[in-house]
Amino acid sequence: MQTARELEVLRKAVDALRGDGATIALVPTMGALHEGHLTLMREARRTADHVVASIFVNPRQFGEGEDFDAYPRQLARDSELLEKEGVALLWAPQPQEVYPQGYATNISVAGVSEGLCGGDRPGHFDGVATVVCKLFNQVRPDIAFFGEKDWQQLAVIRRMARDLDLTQPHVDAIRGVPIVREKDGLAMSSRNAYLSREQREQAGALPRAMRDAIAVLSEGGEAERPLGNLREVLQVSGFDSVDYAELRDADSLEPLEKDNGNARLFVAARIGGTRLIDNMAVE
Ligand SMILES: Nc1ncnc2c1ncn2[C@@H]1O[C@H](COP(=O)(O)OP(=O)(O)OP(=O)(O)O)[C@@H](O)[C@H]1O
Ligand SMILES: CC(C)(CO)[C@@H](O)C(=O)[O-]
Ligand code: BAL
Repeated sequence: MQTARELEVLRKAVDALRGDGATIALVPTMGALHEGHLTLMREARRTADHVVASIFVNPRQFGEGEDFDAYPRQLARDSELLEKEGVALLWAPQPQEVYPQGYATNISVAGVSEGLCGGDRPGHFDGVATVVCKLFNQVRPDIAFFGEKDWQQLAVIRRMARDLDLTQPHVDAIRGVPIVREKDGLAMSSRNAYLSREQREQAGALPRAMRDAIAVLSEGGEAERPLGNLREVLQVSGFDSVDYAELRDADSLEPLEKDNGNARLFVAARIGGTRLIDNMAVE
């Protein structure tokens, strides 16, 4: 596996992979790789001739007081994992390769960026959209893979890709991959590493409480009571606060008062200083 840290090196390496028309899949990450990320790499390998993975802890998507400095960085270990997965090229840009001196452009996707994580983390999805647009322009992939753990992020990227013609029309180029979970149901996340042993045990209450709420929601009643119960369960299970617990349409992300046949439950909750997110279909 080749590693590129400068844009010039990346461009040459991508051209060499592309050759006479091989297809390229991009898997953007912020590193500290776990089985969730590796599942994205495997899906990408199954779909395209070559996989380019990126690792970049993007400062523009972290708000003031968030964990940009603390975010785990382990490039050597991540490189080994990617190599084992058959990734052809790792794009691990120096910050100035993404945001050179005088950088001044921001991409903002209206609608789907609003509410949920966009409400709690102002500017977060502008930072995500901006860096993902840059990564697309740098790598020029045919197809890209993102996890459904960050469902709203996936919706933002799909909207942006359509609006800015980042991918070929009529191609399902932005692929979502189902959430990979730990044995107790907790969604894998690089931020799970912040949890103490006790907090990690308590965190298992999040997917359990969501499943319980979904069992009630799928009967078609109003969401208010099951969502209220979910908040209470999380609080007695050791969570410090619930940022949101909402029922939304899975595609438009419009808020719902009850299941509409395409509903998804979205939760963000804090345990200690760690913010965990999850989402599940109401089926
Ligand atoms: N458990 C998971 N299942 C499926 N995809 C995942 C999972 N965790 C992360 N991903 C996906 O991997 C990609 C890179 O995510 P990222 O590097 O931010 O990791 P993360 O574990 O989500 O970290 P964070 O703690 O920042 O949320 C994103 O598309 C994300 O949705
Ligand atoms: C898509 C992404 C790599 C952009 O920095 C990030 O938001 C992530 O890891 O989900
Ligand atoms: N996986 C989403 C990236 C973030 O929380 O900043």
